[in-house]
Parts: sequence; C-alpha cells; structure tokens
Amino acid sequence: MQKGNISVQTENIFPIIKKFLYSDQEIFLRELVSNAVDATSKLKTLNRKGEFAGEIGEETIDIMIDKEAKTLTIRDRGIGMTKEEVEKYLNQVALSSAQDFVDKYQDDASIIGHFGLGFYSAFMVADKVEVQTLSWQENAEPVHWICKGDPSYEIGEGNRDFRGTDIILHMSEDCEQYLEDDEIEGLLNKYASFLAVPIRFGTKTETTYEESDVAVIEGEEKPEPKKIETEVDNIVNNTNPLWKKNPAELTDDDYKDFYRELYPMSQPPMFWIHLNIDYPFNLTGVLYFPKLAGGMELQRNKIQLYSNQVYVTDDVKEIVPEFLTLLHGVIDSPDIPLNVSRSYLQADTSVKKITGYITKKVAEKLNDLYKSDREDYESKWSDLGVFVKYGMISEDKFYDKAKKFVLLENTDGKKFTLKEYRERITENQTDKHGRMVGIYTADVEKQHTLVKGATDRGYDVLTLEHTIDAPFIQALEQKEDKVTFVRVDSATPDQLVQKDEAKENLLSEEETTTVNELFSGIVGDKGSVEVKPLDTTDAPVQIVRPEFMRRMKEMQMMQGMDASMFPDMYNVIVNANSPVVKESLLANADEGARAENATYLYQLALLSQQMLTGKALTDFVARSMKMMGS
Ligand SMILES: Nc1ncnc2c1ncn2[C@@H]1O[C@H](COP(=O)(O)OP(=O)(O)OP(=O)(O)O)[C@@H](O)[C@H]1O
Repeated sequence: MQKGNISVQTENIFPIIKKFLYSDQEIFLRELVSNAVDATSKLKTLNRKGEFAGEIGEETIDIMIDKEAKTLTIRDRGIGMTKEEVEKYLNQVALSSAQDFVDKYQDDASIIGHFGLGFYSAFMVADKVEVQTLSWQENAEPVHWICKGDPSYEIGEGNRDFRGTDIILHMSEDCEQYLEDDEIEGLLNKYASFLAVPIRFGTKTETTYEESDVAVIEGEEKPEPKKIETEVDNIVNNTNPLWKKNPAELTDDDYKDFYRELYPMSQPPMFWIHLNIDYPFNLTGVLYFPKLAGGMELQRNKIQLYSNQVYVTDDVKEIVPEFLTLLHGVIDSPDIPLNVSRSYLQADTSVKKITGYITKKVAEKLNDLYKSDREDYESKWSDLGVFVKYGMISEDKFYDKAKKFVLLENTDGKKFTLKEYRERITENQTDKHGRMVGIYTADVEKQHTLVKGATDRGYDVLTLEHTIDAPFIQALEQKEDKVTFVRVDSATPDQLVQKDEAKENLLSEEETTTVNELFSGIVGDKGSVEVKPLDTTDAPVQIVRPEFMRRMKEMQMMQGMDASMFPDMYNVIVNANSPVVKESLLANADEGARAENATYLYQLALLSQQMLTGKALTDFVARSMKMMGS
C-alpha cells in the first residue's frame, strides 16, 4: 500500500464535517447514492457516444449492511475509477469541494437540502471509508483507497473483479443506527424513491397463491390455494416516476395513483398540472390541487423538491410563491441552485423565472377549467376559492389572470365572475359617488335579519365568510375601478348604498332630542345613538358597525393586538319615522314605561344580531313573558 497526505491545509476539515449539521447527517446516504447513480449514468452516456463498447449489463446499485463488520456499503456498477482518478477525484476534487462547502457554510444551517458536501459527507458518520473500484477502461486495475478521517490516506491494489465502485463505510460508534435495516430503508424511501437507477436493498419475501389444479369433487370443499413464498430483490425505487413521463401517455388514474403514492393518507386531488419545460430552464413535475375546504394550514408545504430525481426537501417556500405552497406534488429541476442559502435563493434569477412559470401554468390551468366546464368549475369553487383569492392577494401577476375566473357567491348560492357581478348590481347598487357597492355577509346564519333587510330592499348580498375574504375584498377595492364593499351590519339597509336622497323626518326637532336622550341613557358608553328618518316599515332600532371602523379593528387584531383593547363599539340607529317609536315612546306619558319600552326595543335590536346575553337576556325573556300576560 502506498501512503499519502490529502493536503496540508485540510487538517481541520474532518472534525468540521463530522459535526457539520449533526441533525442532518443522514444526507450522507443521499450523497453517496447520488454519486453511484451518476457513475452509472455516465457509463450509459459513454456507451451511447460509442466510447464504451462493452456490455453495460446489470445496472442495479446495492446497499448492503454487514452488522458484524459494522459496515454499510454502497455498490455501483458504473464507470469506476482508475488509480489516477481516485487520487484526482477523491483526494482533490471531492475534498476541495467539501472544503469549499464547509468554509462557506459552516455557520449557515439553512443551506437548502445541504447539497454539495458530496463524497466527504461519508465522514459525518464513518470513522473509516474504504473505496474498492474498477474502472470501465480497458486493462484497468482494481484500486483500493482507505482514509480514516484524517488527512492521510492509503492507496493500493484493490480486489474488485467487476466494473464499478464500492464505497465501504466503517460506521463510527455513535452512528451505529445506520447499520439497522429499518433506518436505511427509511432513508432510501426518503431520498431515493425516484432515482433513475434501480436501488436494491437486500431481498424481500413475496407471497403468491396458486389455485390447486385438482378437479373439485362434487360435495367436497374446494382445496385451499397453495401459498408460495419467494425471495425477490427488494428494489426500493421507482426509476421512471410519473413526472418524467409524457403527459399524452398518462391517464387520470395514473395521476391519482401517483398522488396516493406520495400522500397515502390524503383524499384524492381535484386536478393537476403536469409541468414540463426545458428552455430557458429545465423543470419537470406534477402539481396537484388538493381539496382545501378542510383547512388551509393542513395542506401546506407538501410539495417535494427534487433535483434529477434526487429528493432534496419538502420545504419549497423560497422556490414557489407562498400561495402555491398550498398545492401538492413534485418539482424536479437541476436548475434550482441547491448549495446556497435561502436568502440567496429568493434573489436568484432562475428561481424567479421558475416561480413565474409555475404561477403562469397554474393560472392557465384554472382558466381552462373555468372555460371548458363552468358548472364543474363552480362545483369545485368551495375548495378552489381560497386558493385563487390567496393568489390574487399575494401575486399581482396572478391577480391579473385570475380576475377573469374568480367567482363571487351570493346568499342564494349563485356564482358570478367579477364582470357578471358588476353587470348584475350596477343599476341598483351604485352609490352617489358612482361606486359599485358590493354588500356582503360574513355569517349568513348570524346575520340573517340583516341579510333579509338588504335583500328586501332589492339588494344582492354576497357570502364572504372565510378569513381570506377580508384581504380579498380589500385587494378588489384597490385594483378594480370604483368598487367598494360593505358588510350588511355596517349601516341600516337604506344606507348600505349611499344615495343622495333626503328623507322627511316625521319627528319634530324637540321630539328627536327626547328620543335621542332616552336611548343614550340606556345604551351608555357601549355605543353612540343617532335618531334618523328611515322608512316607516324599517325596524325601530338597529345596530350598525361602520365598515371602516370595523375593518380597522379587525386589522389591528390580526396584527396580534389584544382584542380586549378594542371593545365592541357600535352605533344605535333609531328610526325617527317608525310608528312604534312614536306610539310606544313619545305618546306614552308614563316615564317609567317609556324607558322600559325603549330598553325593550334596544334589546330586540341586540337580539337580532345575537348580541343579547347575560342578565339583559334574562330580563328580556321575563319581560316578554309578562307581555304575554303570564
Ligand atoms: N461511485 C463513484 N463512481 C465513480 N466516481 C465517483 C463515485 N463517487 C465519486 N466519484 C468521483 O468523485 C468526484 C467527487 O465526488 P463528490 O460527491 O465529492 O462531488 P460531485 O459528485 O462532483 O459533486 P456533488 O457535490 O454534487 O456531490 C465525482 O465528481 C466523481 O468523479
């Protein structure tokens, strides 16, 4: 054996590698298996080019555990290395790339997927690494290389008698979990599931049943089928995953099956997009639209990022716009730089192009669905809506495309595009400033009285009940021309759409003041009282929360401010023209009865918005009973 020193300035690299991102040391397997796949692919390329004329033969990569020797071996049948190549690639190239990597990133734990450490990541888990290799080149001699995790190495004659490379890891004591079958199988499933070369991890038992061919005699039971157990290769990967296939050759069931393979416990997806582009960047993948209605957060961060079929991460926040992290599936692109930190990634131009491309594809798919089958599209809206609105809020480019197919739903369950809705309400719901006023409810059940008040007036009421809807309508107000939204409880029905119509007040100024004082005494500091002429048929007392004030409050609360800092303030509107006000209050000489009636009317207003609770509610019920004569 010949001895050598790797390089002087590398004295420190081994201890650093050893402790480098301790929690992520499992990536050693991905790095080594990827190298084995590369070595196999290179052989095929040489063969295609005519440089290697021999037989390729079996390609399978073996992962082998020897518990007694405490070794884990990664065996490929790829190009192998000559002695010169071992010295060049392992002692210089691999080491210097590992050195570079460690120098740059030892303080940055966020390097995406920790790619780039390469061959030397073996030293994160092994005390000693042996390489047995035989090059594809004619008359090559087998080579044996040993390095014990310090700068010295030995190189000499090897024992390998067939082409390719064995990387033999002598596991260090604190990494013996990597000598367990389950552990390695788990890692292979995580990182190697879709690698392009078959990966074999021992064998597995397959059970089949053979029907007996003995003729069944009448009156006698059919003999049990014969159970046959066979040992077969345990191939852990699917070398030709769906996203690499030609979409024209795939059926819906193929996509659904693949989805199940990725997320075994999930409900089937609604639909999907097959991504496939090779210029100006290379990207393949399949993105699925999950059913979102069940909850947005649950669905997040399920996209898996691959680089040439090697799993990198399922944290793709920096690679796709935030709203797209609601999608599921796979993105595979060798053009996403992987050994960079996340902040760099966001600024990277190819990543920007990739995000742009994915956003565009998603918008196109939605537009196609909307155009090709409106009914079906509408039926999916409860799952799709959140996604589309989220996209519109967060990405201007998506907004511009989605405004054609985003839908608004009214309390009758009818759905409209923005354009259709504008046409529908323009005549009736344009205010004195020429703005189209969309009226909405955030809770059809709770706001029933108010919704009815608005629809009785001939207004259309939208259902905007999701948390995404508040920022969504804000985006519409900002981007669309002359559009504003008000919630049904923001004003009395006649004031929802403000028009220049002065109504005659049936009360004198003095009477108005009397009524105002009466209610102010009852409402106290919970709200402010306003006595206004409304229709005679409108409710005598109503409670409103001006839109602007309410939104301010909601925003502050969303920013994490304490809800108790914002008591529920509202305005109490007393209808000056209501005959009830006149009769039960003004025409009543008994001051006590007046106050009691006013309280009752106020409580009715609270009740209709489910705001009457506690003692007030008990008193209200008691008084109602009394009125019934009990
Ligand atoms: N199993 C193998 N068969 C043949 N050559 C190999 C094998 N493993 C490593 N090599 C050689 O050693 C070199 C260095 O490997 P290393 O994994 O450190 O870096 P890399 O593969 O070039 O890049 P990466 O950082 O992406 O892993 C490779 O480029 C390759 O030439």
